[in-house]
Amino acid sequence: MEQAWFAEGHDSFGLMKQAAWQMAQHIEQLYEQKYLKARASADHKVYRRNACQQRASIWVGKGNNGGDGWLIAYYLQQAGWEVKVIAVGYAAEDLDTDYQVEIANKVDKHDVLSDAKQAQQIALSAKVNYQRFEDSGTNQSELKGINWQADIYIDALFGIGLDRAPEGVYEQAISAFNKVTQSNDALAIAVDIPSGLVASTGQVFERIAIQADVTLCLIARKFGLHTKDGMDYSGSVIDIPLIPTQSSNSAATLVTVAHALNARRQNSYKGSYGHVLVIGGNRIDGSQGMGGAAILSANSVMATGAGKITVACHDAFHGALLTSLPDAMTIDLHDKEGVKTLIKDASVVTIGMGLGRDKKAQALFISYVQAAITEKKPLVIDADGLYHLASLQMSREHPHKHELIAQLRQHSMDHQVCLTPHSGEAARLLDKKINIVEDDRLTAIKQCANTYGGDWVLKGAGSLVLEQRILEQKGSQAHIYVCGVGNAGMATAGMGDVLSGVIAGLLAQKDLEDEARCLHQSVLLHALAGDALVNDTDYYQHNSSLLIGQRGLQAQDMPVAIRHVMQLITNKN
Ligand SMILES: NC(=O)C1=CN([C@@H]2O[C@H](COP(=O)(O)OP(=O)(O)OC[C@H]3O[C@@H](n4cnc5c(N)ncnc54)[C@H](OP(=O)(O)O)[C@@H]3O)[C@@H](O)[C@H]2O)[C@H](O)CC1
Ligand SMILES: [K+]
Repeated sequence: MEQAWFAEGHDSFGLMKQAAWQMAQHIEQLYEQKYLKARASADHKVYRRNACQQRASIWVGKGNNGGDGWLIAYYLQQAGWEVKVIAVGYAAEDLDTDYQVEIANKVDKHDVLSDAKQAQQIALSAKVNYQRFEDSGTNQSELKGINWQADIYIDALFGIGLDRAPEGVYEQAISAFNKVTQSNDALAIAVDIPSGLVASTGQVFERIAIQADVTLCLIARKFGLHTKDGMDYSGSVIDIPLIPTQSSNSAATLVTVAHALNARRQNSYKGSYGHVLVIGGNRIDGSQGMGGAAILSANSVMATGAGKITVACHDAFHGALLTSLPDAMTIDLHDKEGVKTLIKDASVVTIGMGLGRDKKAQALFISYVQAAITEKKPLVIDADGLYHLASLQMSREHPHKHELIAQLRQHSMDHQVCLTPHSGEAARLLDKKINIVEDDRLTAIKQCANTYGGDWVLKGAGSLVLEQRILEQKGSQAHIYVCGVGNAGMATAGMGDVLSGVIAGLLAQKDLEDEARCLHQSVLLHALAGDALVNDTDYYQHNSSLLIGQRGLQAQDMPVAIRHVMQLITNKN
């Protein structure tokens, strides 16, 4: 987007100045929020002393992210701040003003100094204080200059140009920055993205990255702020758009707001809201079984408002299921003909939660999925269903390999097929190591869709959703969403089963608009329900009986929160 802007004839150094000036304004506001208001009420004298002594320590690298940093230092100094630039990776001569002027004069008339160099020169000409951060070996406590205590620490070491693990002096600088901000309880603000975090993937090389309280994100949200480690390092994100941007250029769309649900028609009955068939909850001979997976899934199907549900699970669990969900009808998972008849009647089939992984379970999976395809039903495939799909894909000799996967692909062209792996399951589906998937989740979800067809969720922090849009002309177009809500309390057993239930439950309700039944809406609703259980904000209009907190949140707590969020987003008419 930046390059397109420059190609239209806009000045790149002008943009850098604009970026830095706007960031300086935000920094002043953030300072006020953190220090002045709190101290003004606690101690008037402290308030006054600090109000005239704002101090910022700005850590700059040698690229344009560092250029932003030099200019921020310049603008804050202009505004009366005491500033110190910590220059990382700079040789002494890089900072020698006379020497730099000499070089600048030698530069060919047609050549221009880089933006970062110009920024540095502006700051040095304004006599901004600076200090080189030198390689100290392993003893960071001896580093000079960084002990200068500031109210705000700014990370302008690396932005989107980071392409390898920070080593040596850079690694030391990041670790020293984190230490000094944490021990001073000072505000850590990252320019564009916390240094060490990869903008396109959210990966942290070698576990070292700036731990920011706030990230001032320039031009467009970086994908890496929202998936993998991104949320753990970036703190709250403030957008500084700078230039008009086109979302059609984005790798993904960040979603945080659910599509409104229409109210139900008075003149309706249970058949108006669909019949979901849940197939799972098996008990393999000699094992304790996995009835809970199907039970949790079934409960959330009904919490989203589906009209009817049948659960095909092992008979051993029928009693437990009916105790928790008397609304359900049941059938034995192994009653092949009975289940196939029900597939005909169902509006959506969801399969895999606790289905089991042995050969018998695989045979059930193949036969039920094929029946659903023959009957042209929307399908949700989760957990052990994904396991079988991966086994078929990997197996060289299985007679159903090409058949089932090809049929599924074909089916997904005209009917909704939703597949919902976490990283481990995606790794197996792609026959890759889990860290390969984790390190580039965006690529992984695209590869899943290319291999198997259908719509996908790649679960985890910042769940990704890929939806295939069937186009008027031949073919389809994939669109990717990043779920910007949800919390770590949801990292517990059974949450995935709940999600598969939400997906099936919404798909079944044909009275809802397509936008309210699509996969990213289900993922969002599930995450918002998780947040409603831990978040005490106005948005959720509590009902404090709903609050649980992250630690101890269980999948079985979700249905009540799902209903609460559905109420919040339903149009009243
Ligand atoms: N007008 C503008 O130019 C604007 C720029 N903005 C800001 O610019 C950054 C992106 O700047 P860029 O220079 O492309 O990249 P970085 O500053 O992030 O990184 C600079 C170089 O650092 C090297 N590098 C990468 N990884 C490492 C590492 N682990 N250790 C050491 N060095 C590393 C790499 O160069 P090499 O030649 O050494 O490979 C990088 O190129 C953007 O994020 C904004 O903050 C604003 O958008 C305003 C307009
Ligand atoms: K940065």
